[in-house]
Amino acid sequence: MLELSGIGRRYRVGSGEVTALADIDLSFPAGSFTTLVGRSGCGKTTLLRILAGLERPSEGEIRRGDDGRLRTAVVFQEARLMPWLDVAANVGFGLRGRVPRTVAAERCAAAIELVGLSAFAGAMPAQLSGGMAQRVAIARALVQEPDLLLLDEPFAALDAFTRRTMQNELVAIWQRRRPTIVFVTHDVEEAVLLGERALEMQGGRIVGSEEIALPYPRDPTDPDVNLHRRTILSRLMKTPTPAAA
Ligand SMILES: Nc1ncnc2c1ncn2[C@@H]1O[C@H](COP(=O)(O)OP(=O)(O)OP(=O)(O)O)[C@@H](O)[C@H]1O
Repeated sequence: MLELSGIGRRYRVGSGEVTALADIDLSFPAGSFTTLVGRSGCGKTTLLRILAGLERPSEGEIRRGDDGRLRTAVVFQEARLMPWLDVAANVGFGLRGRVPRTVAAERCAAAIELVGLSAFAGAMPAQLSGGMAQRVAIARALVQEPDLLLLDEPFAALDAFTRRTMQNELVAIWQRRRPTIVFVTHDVEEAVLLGERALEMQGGRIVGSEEIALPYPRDPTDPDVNLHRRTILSRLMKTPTPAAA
């Protein structure tokens, strides 16, 4: 449903050039959950932005769905809520003028319920904790009923307890709605807990792919989780960083 072939992305920086991505060939089957893991600066966000259609590659081709259209929603590290609107209005903002008001209200209520915030639909962003704000951001993405849900380190700023809860909630939402998910993280454990497949990135390239066929919800203390974590980590630590062009 989503295919990349020969994707590269270069940026002009001063008089030189930075290669953010090179030789990316990937396919993401409909309904799959893929994590993208690698250290800071390896190109994860650039790849996600290309998948989202927010950025054009310097070379290569991207196929987004059979008709070239794929309903896509993105969740960033910060919730980016509008402080002057309450939770329900933030969630429904993108539907304004696109669907009838009653349909929008129903979809908003369902998305807010899915992230467990029904009691806070009338709350203002300043009244929410970081985890709650991030739940609103996820509801705002889900209300679009996306075929493709892209998440860029959405839980990185949360404490460990909230992060675990949110990870489990995301998996439960995925199992109910089955969007195709691509989830960026620099945390190898998180990549293993969430993904059916973890793609390892380094220096703008995919340097490994780990299939993780463990049942959900996954337990970080499960020895099989640890085994996958160690396999990915050892590959990422061993692979020399390809030189940027
Ligand atoms: N707009 C830009 N202009 C110039 N260089 C850029 C731009 N965007 C990204 N880069 C460069 O491309 C490389 C990959 O950046 P990217 O943000 O994709 O990495 P990342 O893996 O998401 O990092 P992090 O985990 O820190 O967010 C980096 O060397 C970065 O400096």
